[in-house]
Amino acid sequence: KPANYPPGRWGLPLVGYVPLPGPTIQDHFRNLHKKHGNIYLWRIGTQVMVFVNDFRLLREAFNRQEFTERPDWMLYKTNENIALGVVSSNNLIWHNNRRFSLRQLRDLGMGKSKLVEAVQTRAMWLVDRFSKRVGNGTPIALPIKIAITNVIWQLVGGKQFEEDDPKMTEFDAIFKEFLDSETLYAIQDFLPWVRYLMPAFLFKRLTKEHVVINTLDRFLKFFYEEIDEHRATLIPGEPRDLIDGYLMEMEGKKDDPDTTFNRKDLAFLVMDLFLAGSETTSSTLTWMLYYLSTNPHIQRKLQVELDAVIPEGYQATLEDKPRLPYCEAVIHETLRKSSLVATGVHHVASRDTTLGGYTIPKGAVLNTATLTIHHDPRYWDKPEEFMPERWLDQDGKFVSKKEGFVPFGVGKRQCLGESLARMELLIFTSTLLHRLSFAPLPGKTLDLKPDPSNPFLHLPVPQELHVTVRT
Ligand code: HEM
Repeated sequence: KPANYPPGRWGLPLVGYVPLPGPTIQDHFRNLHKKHGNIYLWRIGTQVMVFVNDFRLLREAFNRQEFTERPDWMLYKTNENIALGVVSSNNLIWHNNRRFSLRQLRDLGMGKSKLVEAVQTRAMWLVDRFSKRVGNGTPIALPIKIAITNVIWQLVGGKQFEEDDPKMTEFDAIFKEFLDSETLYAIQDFLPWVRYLMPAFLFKRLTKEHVVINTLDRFLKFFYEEIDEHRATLIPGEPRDLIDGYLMEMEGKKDDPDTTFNRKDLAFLVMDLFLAGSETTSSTLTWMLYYLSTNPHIQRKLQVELDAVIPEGYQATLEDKPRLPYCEAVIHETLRKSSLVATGVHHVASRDTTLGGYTIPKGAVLNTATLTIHHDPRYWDKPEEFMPERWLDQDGKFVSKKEGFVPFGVGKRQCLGESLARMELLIFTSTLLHRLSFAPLPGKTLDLKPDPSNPFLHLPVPQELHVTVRT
């Protein structure tokens, strides 16, 4: 390992450091953090992965231009020459799409907008859906996912789908296939030399290229249909949703030779919003119901607050937020404890530079050690405990703690859907807990460990809860 690189695991040329079977990836992260502190590296295949475990160092890095880009990986480009959309793109495409999407979210999600209404409607739909199975075990994760996916449909396409609509079922199936096929696809980024050991067709089969391309095509077809339908019915100057907004932007810039706005990029942007905005928000809500089920006293305290603030038959809106400090505390504690995006989203060093006194070579990939930071006793008292009280001051007022809290990332690439996610979490949490109570099934213990199949996303294991209607 070259001198002055961060400490850590360098391993062998081409393969990097391959861990022995046994400990989980989380055990590895914990041990590396213990041994090396704020910053360490782990070479995986040919990629130098740097993990940042310190809040200030992370904030400093991700506010710097040279750590703003995503890696030039096939995983991000998915068979395009250049990454489109917003999650994976860089430079002008990223800049334009990020600015455009933030503006859309602001304009479409304010006050008594259709988006807020859609969230309220979907929250009531969930109450109804969960109430029907009272007394039996109620599966939690899937209905939440359907509700949240519909919120994104409202944002991008101005519509919502019923649960049994074949389009919704197909969409969900493509979504799952796409996510499942990505791990093997990443071989070409981490072990690129493997392609020289076998015929091209075998390599493509190994990396599941055909599956990725096929699911991507089906996904894009879905969005192209939507885009073309919008195009045919668009009334200039009266955007109904994000797709309309983009089409207007595209039309306005059509004579600009440098424009980045085009139909294909829009399809990728829409796909990004679904990929980034549905699993994240729905899994956070699922985690919350698990935590509240295993902590009935916290659930009760939340319900006492909701009963005092929200009149019967009403739903909370963003204006009620200052009067719901405990609800806010439960949401923040869920975001901390679950640490859903456990190692963040990759940022690449676009030039040789330094961080925390170490050399960071061009091409090294920085990872946010969200899980480690969220459980670091430097920032959190009794980090293993689910303790909403840590977010309240002596007068019971909500205190927004920034140091050591990174569920949405930090810096120039910070989650652009954060305001939407926060609005959804407030309305869904308050509506659900105002009307329903949740508990583990009688005689059963909830599994609060993340699904082991994906070490980088802390997803809740789908389980049933016992739901009762509050009277
Ligand atoms: C609880 C819910 C959510 C969590 C925990 C979450 C978390 C994150 C994180 C950790 C990142 C990476 C930041 C980085 O690169 O350092 C991110 C990026 C992003 N998120 Fe979210 N997110 C959530 C909800 C949403 C929603 C609702 C949307 C939109 C509908 C969304 C859209 C995005 C996009 C587009 C990016 C990429 C931003 C960029 O590259 O500039 N997210 N999110």
